[in-house]
Amino acid sequence: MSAPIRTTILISGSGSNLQAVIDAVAAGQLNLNIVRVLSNRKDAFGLERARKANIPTHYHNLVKYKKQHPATPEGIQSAREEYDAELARLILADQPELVVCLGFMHILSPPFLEPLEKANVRIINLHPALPGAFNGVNAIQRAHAAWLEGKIDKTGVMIHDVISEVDMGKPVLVREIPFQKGQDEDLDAFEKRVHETEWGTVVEGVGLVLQELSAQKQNSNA
Ligand SMILES: Nc1nc2c(c(=O)[nH]1)N[C@@H](CN(C=O)c1ccc(C(=O)N[C@@H](CCC(=O)O)C(=O)O)cc1)CN2
Ligand SMILES: NCC(=O)N[C@@H]1O[C@H](COP(=O)([O-])[O-])[C@@H](O)[C@H]1O
Repeated sequence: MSAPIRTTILISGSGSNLQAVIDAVAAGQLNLNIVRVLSNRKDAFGLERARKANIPTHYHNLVKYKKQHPATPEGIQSAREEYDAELARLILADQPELVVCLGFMHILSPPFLEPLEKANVRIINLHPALPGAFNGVNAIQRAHAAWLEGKIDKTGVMIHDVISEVDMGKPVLVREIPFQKGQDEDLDAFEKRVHETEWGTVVEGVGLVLQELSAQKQNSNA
């Protein structure tokens, strides 16, 4: 088996998808080494999950940067760009080959994306919607509302490459989730179904990317 792919995981919340990856690695299903879990929220339970798995963690706080700039659109933009540039430096210091966003609730700007592209680091994201359907936040809730209005009969989850345009990167893996005809599925029940789909999709999708990266490494060594 080739050397495990060095991987950094970005989170903001509970970390149930992070846990799915941690468990898959422990079960020998994913040939990766999580070098760090990084959160933009100090209270993210996913940080506790990482600590329990003896994975290095870091909390990167945007507020510190916002306080150094005026609360104007220009000041906020500058704060975000400085935050993103430092985030890139923090991540690159671990020399990852792959960055996986698992509920990372921060839009990444070119000061982050460009240094990682230059370092040939792949960035992927888990998003609880179909390509181009409900980009951004609250996608699960928005899909459920659209179903109640009779606008859609299915949604889904996907793993996709991260580009500057949010949730518009090339899909790596898409899993459709049909709404149950004639059923009155409330939001809580639907969210549970989506999350259960995510846990399997994230392991399968990351596995596909690991295969691509390993093949690229073999070709470059040939
Ligand atoms: N440039 C990109 N950045 C990110 C992507 C992406 O595809 N391109 N994916 C996201 C994850 N994501 C959806 O999957 C997402 C996360 C957060 C937001 C957003 O609007 N964030 C707000 C803050 C919202 C909050 O704090 O609750 C913001 O950053 O101002 C949209 C989409 C990871 N980043
Ligand atoms: N736009 C990004 C987005 O909405 N991501 C979503 O955040 C949740 C994280 O859950 P977790 O912290 O339990 O893994 C997941 O549902 C993921 O799809």
